[in-house]
Amino acid sequence: MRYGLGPEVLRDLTFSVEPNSFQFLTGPSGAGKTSLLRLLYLALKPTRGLISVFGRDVATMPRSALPDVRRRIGIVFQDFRLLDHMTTYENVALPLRVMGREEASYRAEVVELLRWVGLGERIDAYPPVLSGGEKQRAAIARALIGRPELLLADEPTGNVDPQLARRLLRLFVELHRSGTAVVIATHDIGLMDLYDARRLVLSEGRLYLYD
Ligand SMILES: Nc1ncnc2c1ncn2[C@@H]1O[C@H](COP(=O)(O)OP(=O)(O)OP(=O)(O)O)[C@@H](O)[C@H]1O
Repeated sequence: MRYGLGPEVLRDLTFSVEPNSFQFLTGPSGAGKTSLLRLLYLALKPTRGLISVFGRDVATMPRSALPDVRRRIGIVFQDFRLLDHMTTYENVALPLRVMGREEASYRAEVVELLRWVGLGERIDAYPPVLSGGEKQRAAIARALIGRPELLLADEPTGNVDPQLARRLLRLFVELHRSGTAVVIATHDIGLMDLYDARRLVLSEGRLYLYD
C-alpha cells in the first residue's frame, strides 16, 4: 500500500483473519494500523497485492457489492464519525434501521447496549455535547449493535480511563465468544496484556505475527 507517490506504507503482508478469531493489531504510531483496517473495510484499495474479504477478491468485486460486505463488518473509527444531527440512540440504531428493521424490534436492545457502555444517561444527547470518551463508546455501540461477522476497531479505548477500557475489552471478548472475528488496533500494551490473544505487529511496513 502506498498513498499517491509516497513511500510504501505496508509491504509483503500475508495473513488471514479467521472467522470467530480475536487479535490485536499493534505497532508504533504511523506504522500503518489505520491503513490496514481501511484496506480490510474496503475503504482503500491496495496498490498491489490481493485482498479477499469473506472469500471474495476485492479487486474484482463490483461497487454494488460493497454495501452488503460492509453490513457484515462493524467498524470503530479513530475519529468516531458519529452523525451530529442524530441523538446517541439514533446513531447506534442506524445500522439496524438501514437493515430495514422496525424500531419496536430493536429499541430495547439499543438501550441495553447503551447502558452497558455507560451511556444510559446520554441516550438523547447529540454527539457535539458528548465527551471524547462518550463519543468513543457510542461509536463502539454502533459497531456492535448489528452483531457483525467481523469487528474492526481503531484505538477503541484511546479516550477512556483504564477501568472503562477493561470493561470495553470484555465487551469485545464477549462479542468474539458469540462468533465475531475481532481485530483491535491499539498502542496500549496494558490492554493487550489483559487478554491472551494473537498479536499482529506492524513495524516499518511489515507484519509480524505472534500467535
Ligand atoms: N491519506 C493519506 N495520505 C498520505 N499518507 C497517508 C494517508 N494516511 C496515512 N498516511 C501515511 O501512512 C502511514 C501509516 O499511517 P496510519 O494512519 O495507517 O498509521 P497508524 O499505525 O494507524 O498510526 P497511528 O497509530 O498514529 O494512528 C503514515 O506514514 C501516514 O503518514
